[in-house]
Amino acid sequence: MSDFNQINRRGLVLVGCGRMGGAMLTGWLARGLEPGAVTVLDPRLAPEWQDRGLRVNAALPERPAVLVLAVKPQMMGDALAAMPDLSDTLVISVAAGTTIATFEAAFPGAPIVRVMPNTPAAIGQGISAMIGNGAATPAHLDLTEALMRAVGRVVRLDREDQMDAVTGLSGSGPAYVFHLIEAMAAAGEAQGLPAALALELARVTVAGAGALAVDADEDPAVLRQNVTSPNGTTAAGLAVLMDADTGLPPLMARTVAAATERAKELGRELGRA
Ligand SMILES: NC(=O)c1ccc[n+]([C@@H]2O[C@H](COP(=O)([O-])OP(=O)(O)OC[C@H]3O[C@@H](n4cnc5c(N)ncnc54)[C@H](O)[C@@H]3O)[C@@H](O)[C@H]2O)c1
Ligand code: PRO
Repeated sequence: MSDFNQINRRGLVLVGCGRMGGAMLTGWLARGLEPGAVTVLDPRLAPEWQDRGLRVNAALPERPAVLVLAVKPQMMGDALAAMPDLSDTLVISVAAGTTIATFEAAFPGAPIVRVMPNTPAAIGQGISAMIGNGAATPAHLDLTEALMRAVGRVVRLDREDQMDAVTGLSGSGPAYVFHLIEAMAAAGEAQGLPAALALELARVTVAGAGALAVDADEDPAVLRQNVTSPNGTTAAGLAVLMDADTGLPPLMARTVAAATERAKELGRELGRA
């Protein structure tokens, strides 16, 4: 893939190859990034990444095209302290809460792009939101987008402060959906279904409805109405779920608000560290 030509020439450094770093690396290698062009720095690298032709915990190339930071926000200080001067390298961070200003202090003058992906990236079905700093050119943004497209869709933000709400919605959102599956399965069990059957019904219903919501031309509200017969079973269920005071809307509003607030707090805590 031509997008990766300059990376294959100059190299990519991945700092942190856990769940998210590993998901991205899987996508990049599948899209034509050469293993020998990748330097992975991770003191606890999973065995699956050994013997894959990657440069593991090796010296950094002199002028890598891209540095991707995928350590936990709390480990970012240590990771940044170990980095050499990389002013000519595109720096991409996927860490929650860690602001562009933090990376600008570590890499003065460097192009920096902050990205928030999510875990369906592990199967190429993530969604990433991205925003660059003043030094990030359209070419840097396009290269970041090409890298993140390897693990799903990409949207661009207008302002960095939108990143906190993105983290609260799509970054954390897969966990909300997993819990929806758990809650639906438990509710089916409470109505007399065997546990395994209830879980299978809940899991595939959520997956199928999600796929339909992405593929269909109609809004989710229309898809919902299509399932709902007047005075039928779905209407009876939705009357509970959509209650303005006790239903899902106020609960989801509080859920996303709490996660967004935590993202803001993380930014403040890490900014002070
Ligand atoms: N998992 C998610 O849902 C998700 C979603 C969006 C963004 N993120 C962000 O991705 C980042 C990584 O999260 P994760 O879930 O992959 O965590 P993880 O714990 O699975 O992976 C982090 C990796 O970093 C390594 N590491 C720790 N200190 C290091 C250091 N100093 N140098 C190099 N490597 C080091 C660890 O050994 C580990 O393999 C976080 O900043 C998180 O905010 C995660
Ligand atoms: N997981 C990370 C967290 O829980 C960031 C988004 C999803 O902090």
